[in-house]
Amino acid sequence: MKMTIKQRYKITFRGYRILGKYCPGLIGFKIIGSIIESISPFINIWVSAQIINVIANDKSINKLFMYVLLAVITNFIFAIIKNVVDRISGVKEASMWDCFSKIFCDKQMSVDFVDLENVEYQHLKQKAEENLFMFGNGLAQLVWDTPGMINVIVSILASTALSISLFLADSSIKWLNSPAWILVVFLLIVIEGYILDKSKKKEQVIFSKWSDGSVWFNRAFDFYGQNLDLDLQRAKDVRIYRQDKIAENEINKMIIHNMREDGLITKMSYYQGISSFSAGVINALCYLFIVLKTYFGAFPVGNMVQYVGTLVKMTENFGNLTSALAENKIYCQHLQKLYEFLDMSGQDVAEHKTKLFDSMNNPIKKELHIEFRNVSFKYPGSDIYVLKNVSAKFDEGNKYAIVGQNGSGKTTFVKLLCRLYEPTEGEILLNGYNINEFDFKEYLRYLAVVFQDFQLFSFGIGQNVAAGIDYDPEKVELSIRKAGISDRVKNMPEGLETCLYRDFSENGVEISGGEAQKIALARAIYKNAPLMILDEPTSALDPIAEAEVYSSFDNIANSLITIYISHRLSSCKFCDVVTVFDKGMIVQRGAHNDLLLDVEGKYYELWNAQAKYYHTKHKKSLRKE
Ligand SMILES: Nc1ncnc2c1ncn2[C@@H]1O[C@H](COP(=O)(O)OP(=O)(O)OP(=O)(O)O)[C@@H](O)[C@H]1O
Repeated sequence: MKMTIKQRYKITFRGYRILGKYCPGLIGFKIIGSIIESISPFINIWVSAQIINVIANDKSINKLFMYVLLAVITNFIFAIIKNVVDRISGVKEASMWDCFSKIFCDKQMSVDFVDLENVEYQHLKQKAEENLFMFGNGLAQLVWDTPGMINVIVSILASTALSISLFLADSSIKWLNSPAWILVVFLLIVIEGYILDKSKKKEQVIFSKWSDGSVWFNRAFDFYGQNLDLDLQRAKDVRIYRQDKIAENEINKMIIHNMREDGLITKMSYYQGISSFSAGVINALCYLFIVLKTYFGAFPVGNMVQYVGTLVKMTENFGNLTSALAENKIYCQHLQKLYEFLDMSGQDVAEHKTKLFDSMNNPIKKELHIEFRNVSFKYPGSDIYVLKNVSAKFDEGNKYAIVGQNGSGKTTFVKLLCRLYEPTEGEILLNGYNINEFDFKEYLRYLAVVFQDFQLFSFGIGQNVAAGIDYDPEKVELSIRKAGISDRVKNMPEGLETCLYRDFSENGVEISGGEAQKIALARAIYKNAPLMILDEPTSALDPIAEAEVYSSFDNIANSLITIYISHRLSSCKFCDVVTVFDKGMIVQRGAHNDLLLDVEGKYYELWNAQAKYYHTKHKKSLRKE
């Protein structure tokens, strides 16, 4: 893709702004270090030339001493500054990757949930992460290449200043004094730059081909080479079902793929060789010109040292300029890919959503009501309605159960209520206001949710329950007691500070599925939100723990409205209203006992199916006795 200089300028400076935000000071110190590093060789070249001239011509010991002192002092000062600056930028660079991770974390949290499942989003994210973290492309290149660019600019300016007198000084040979030599030398430098640029372009094409091919490779490697083998969550299934065979097959395919890719890397080295050769030839020609001018008396021999040094630097840096510009082109393309990812979807959920109501003008002053009004929903990229014309009201002070067969739309209903997706048709109202009109963060304060596939994190128990860095220990203890897990937590080595799982702490504890579910329940209790949604909150609990949860449910949930999803219909009896879903529609609604009266109804069918099972089991066990 062709990019204008203006676009490259904009892309590069956006990169600097991002670095300024996430890695403050890093670029500044890199630039200072680079300026010092670029200037000092020129000072040495100039001082050396002066010293040689003093020795060869006027032989003044004072002058000699002065130049030597100047060289020593400037080198000493520059070395100290460079050392300090390098140390600081080294420390900053070491934490650069963590800062980059933060960019992705911020994006992941700001993007709409619906986009997380979007294939294009996932692809862009994968590509952007790989480019940055595996190849160091884009932002990392910007960090690494900025000193080079500064070095090129400073060196070209300095070498122009030091070499201008080479063309002005006259030798005894006329044709050597022609101003045309400025043009010749300049042309040689341009030719070298051209060859370098062309080779870089070829390299770039090969690199893009290699990098495109490696997206799939890296993704597959990540899964088969790392996750499948090492992920403890999967380890049981991998062993029992011998999924390592599939992994082995895929890894073999990847090895073949990788060998093919090796050829491309060799091709890249070939182009690097061409550019090094051309630089060698051009340097030799410049040497010849300077030696001839010195030999025919244009200037003292000390100046020859200066011109040789500066012209070599000039050609080198013109070469570097084209390669720095070529590099800039490459990392601008990578940066653009990063920006495509960063600019995808809303920059900030809270910003993106309409926000008529925030904490200042919150309209929920009185009783809480929630209403689904003619809500229909299709998942993005799907043509199938998983919810069809769903209408239901939920009033303060009541407990609601939602039941239905697998795939009938219960969890989808919860996801819509949590604003993870927006209804395709219809609306969801909170006290008469569309929930989308609330500031997202403000809206989240109303909800405490335990998802069917809840996740806990490898932090301390206290932080897990409070879902925050700081927590109120008493409130956490009360929550875990209500959730029936306090005895287990008391026995943990560091109490509430005990880390869950062993990812980050050797003293971390592994907990059972049921214990994890209780901690997830405690997290919802701790939040103390007006609306509590529990999606299969007791599916992993033993019968006694489950009975405890139900018997003390009023005590557990302080919420104004509780919505509770379960497949165990006997556990719905304590709810005031049961809503029955079937194939994405609400087919029945009412109190448990009333619903059972309708023998043709779905609820009766579901209830009977479970009751019959228990009944038969019970009879069989009695018979055995
Ligand atoms: N992210 C998704 N993308 C596309 N379709 C989805 C997605 N999540 C769920 N579905 C589909 O939506 C339908 C309803 O799923 P949902 O999880 O809401 O059902 P459920 O009643 O909660 O089921 P269960 O009792 O098994 O938990 C299912 O057919 C499912 O395949």
